[in-house]
Amino acid sequence: MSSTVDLQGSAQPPQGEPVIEVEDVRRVYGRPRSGLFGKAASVTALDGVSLTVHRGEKLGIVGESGCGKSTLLRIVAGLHRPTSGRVRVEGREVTGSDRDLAWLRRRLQVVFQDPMSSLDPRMRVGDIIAEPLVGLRVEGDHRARVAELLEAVGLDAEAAERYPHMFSGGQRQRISIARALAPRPQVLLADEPVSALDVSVRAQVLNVVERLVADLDLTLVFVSHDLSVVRHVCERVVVMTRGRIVEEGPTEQVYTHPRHDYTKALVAAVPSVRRALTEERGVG
Ligand SMILES: Nc1ncnc2c1ncn2[C@@H]1O[C@H](COP(=O)(O)OP(=O)(O)OP(=O)(O)O)[C@@H](O)[C@H]1O
Repeated sequence: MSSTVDLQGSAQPPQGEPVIEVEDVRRVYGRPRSGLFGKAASVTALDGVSLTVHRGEKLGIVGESGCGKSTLLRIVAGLHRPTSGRVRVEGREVTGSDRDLAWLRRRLQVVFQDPMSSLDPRMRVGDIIAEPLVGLRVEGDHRARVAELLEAVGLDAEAAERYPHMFSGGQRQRISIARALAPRPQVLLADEPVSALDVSVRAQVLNVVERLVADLDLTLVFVSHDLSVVRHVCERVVVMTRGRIVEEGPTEQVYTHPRHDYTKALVAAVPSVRRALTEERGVG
């Protein structure tokens, strides 16, 4: 899917060249046998997913838990291999080889849901943020870069000397964002980046993401089960269920005029989104 379709059916190709191209990707996970004579079950997490993300786009991926959102993101990031199908980033195939991953990490970084488990508790924050710079052998003054990144995410420079457990959940996610941005990627993948946070700090962290994506002109892919968060951040959305994309388009259009029954149910199930749409657009 390389273009969006509006309500009247006229194609509106997103601006910018393709940065991520996902082509008919399937991913089947094996499950161990249940008992000695039980059958080995398998789960089809992705069942023929195709998707193009264009330079500078902010794309949301929504769907219920287990629909395959994280698997798709991890395959794009080279962390999982597809069972079949292909992924290209800036025209180069993501193969999972060490050489390709080093190339990919300079261009594309991931922020995960749980900042506690993704930050090494034994490392100082400054070393955590500098880790990708060291790993990718990025030249330059790493200390200065760390200070710049801490400021960019709204943390004091002294944070570099402290450890992750000394920070709140929201601050830890700011640290994760700083680390992801350290090697100056052009693409940021975010997997439920605020879902593990207290409601009171979600908006602040989302604002940090939005501001940095705008300032640095990043391409953003934002996975969330929370439709209102995606509405806030992303101009285009794809809707997934059971390992497939069933609908895509500009976020406002998909939310106000969902075409697929699954999207209709998804939108109807979120009172805050339904209320906002009703008030703003007179859509019931
Ligand atoms: N490592 C794994 N081994 C076996 N099955 C897996 C594995 N990872 C995911 N799955 C299964 O694949 C399906 C898709 O999972 P995935 O995590 O991609 O969905 P999701 O939409 O991101 O859900 P959630 O938001 O709950 O993480 C689910 O049925 C899940 O149980």
